[in-house]
Amino acid sequence: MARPKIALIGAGQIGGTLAHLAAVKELGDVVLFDIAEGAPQGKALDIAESGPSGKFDGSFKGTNDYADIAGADVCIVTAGVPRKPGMSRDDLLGINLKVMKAVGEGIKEHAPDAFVICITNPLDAMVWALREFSGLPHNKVCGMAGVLDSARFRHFLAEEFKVSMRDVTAFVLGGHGDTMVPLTRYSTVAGIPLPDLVDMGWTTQDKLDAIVQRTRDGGAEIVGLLKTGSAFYAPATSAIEMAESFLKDQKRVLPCAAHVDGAYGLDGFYVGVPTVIGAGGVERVVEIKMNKDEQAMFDKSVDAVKGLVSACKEIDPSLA
Ligand SMILES: NC(=O)c1ccc[n+]([C@@H]2O[C@H](COP(=O)([O-])OP(=O)(O)OC[C@H]3O[C@@H](n4cnc5c(N)ncnc54)[C@H](O)[C@@H]3O)[C@@H](O)[C@H]2O)c1
Ligand SMILES: O=C(O)C[C@H](O)C(=O)O
Repeated sequence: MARPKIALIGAGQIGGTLAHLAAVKELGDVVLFDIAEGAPQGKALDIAESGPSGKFDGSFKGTNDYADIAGADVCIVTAGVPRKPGMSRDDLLGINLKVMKAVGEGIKEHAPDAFVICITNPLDAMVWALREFSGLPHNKVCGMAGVLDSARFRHFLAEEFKVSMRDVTAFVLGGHGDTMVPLTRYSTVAGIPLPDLVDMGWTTQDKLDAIVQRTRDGGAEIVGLLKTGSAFYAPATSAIEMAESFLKDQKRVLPCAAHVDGAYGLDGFYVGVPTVIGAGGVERVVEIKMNKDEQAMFDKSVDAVKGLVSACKEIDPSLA
């Protein structure tokens, strides 16, 4: 049976890391596309040359021609610009919207059957725009953010509790911005919800609140340290988790920016929610019960994303 084809649109920091992870995990043949000449070709060749020592096989091609993504099973989109210290993700909207138009049209023409995972920021508005420009079915286009934000939350919690990260679960929902919603009641250590762990004396409410805020600021913390770009190891690992669930029909329950139509009182809108990802793409949106405070935080986050989508429509009237 032929190996799956994985097209990576954008061969920068995340694109290169995605290619390496896909190679090491032998998820399929990789095509790295970028408008920059030489970068995708150089990274693809470098990864191919690591195969003998890394003990993996596969085909790795770098390209500046969309025709090379033809027939891709998965497209992961990182094309665009990352933020610098002092900027918010939302400051990238105008420049990255133009990139989404070019990428959406490229995918529409050459890989219309692919499962598309958008990573470019500001994430929720960009995945919405990418879906509009590509015209692909909504269940085949989603965004990566919740897996990353939840992984950050899990890491901070594991450090606080001095337990394995594997035994910590977490759900961070809403938009991938300052208003994201880390849900403490739905986050656990070995099945024990965080509020119970506070009652058990494992931590204090103040410490938990600080961890929630550090999670919300997780992207900015890395930007402040790197100074020249944003996080790429954890974002790439998160998107690969989603791609693997699709390619292997694992039906993982993962938070991602999905098209929500009916659930959560939303009427056809992209925002971070728990989903089931399998061979059908986003196969299900999982609607969890929220209490009044959680709902208020989620609504605020949805409103922030709505503002960004309106800004996209103003910049590009073809989206209105
Ligand atoms: N969703 C998330 O959780 C998350 C996490 C980290 C980063 N990001 C976002 O991902 C994006 C990429 O981050 P990065 O660190 O890989 O940036 P990067 O600058 O290293 O790479 C971006 C690449 O996109 C390419 N590019 C620009 N315009 C293009 C076009 N029209 N077509 C194809 N390629 C094009 C550039 O040449 C560059 O190689 C940024 O917008 C960043 O904010 C999102
Ligand atoms: O923070 C950023 O700008 C990149 C990304 O959204 C992240 O959360 O790491």
